[in-house]
Amino acid sequence: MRIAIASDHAATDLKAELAEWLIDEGYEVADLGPDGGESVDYPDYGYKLASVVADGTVEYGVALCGSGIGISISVNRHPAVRCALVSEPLSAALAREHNNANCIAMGARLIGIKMAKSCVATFLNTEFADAGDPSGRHQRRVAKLGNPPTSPDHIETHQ
Ligand SMILES: O=C(CO)[C@H](O)[C@H](O)[C@H](O)COP(=O)(O)O
Repeated sequence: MRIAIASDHAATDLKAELAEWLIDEGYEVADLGPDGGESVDYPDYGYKLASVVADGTVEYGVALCGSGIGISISVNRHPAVRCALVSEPLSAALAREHNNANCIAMGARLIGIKMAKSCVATFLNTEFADAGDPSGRHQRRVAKLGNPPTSPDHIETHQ
């Protein structure tokens, strides 16, 4: 499975550790940078990551910055990418099960390598729950994420 990983300057060490670990785990990893420790802007790397997830070059993306907030916001600007900012494994699992997230974001200044690995491993090993969901509710909601309404008054209810 192909994974892309990107960060800003605040998360280059975590990025390097996660990339090395993912390769050891058998994944094909594209490290989109940055390589050095100079200050960069998270949207540049977030947009780069979103584009390779959206065009299918990789199956999943890992996005890192100091808090995970800035890069997750930028990745989520792409309508085909669903990036979940997480700090523990249950959220990582739910991001796949309910949201079919194709990108995970974490904050290098907030969590350590052990927790980051646990979140990524859980994320990569959890399936979207659509097949086991006869109501189709998860698929319906995920489809709406890629197709925002033109009117904010469009509200549906379901039994
Ligand atoms: O987006 C963020 C905050 O919401 C990230 O934590 C960034 O990595 C952070 O803003 C970078 O801050 P710095 O002072 O430029 O290192």
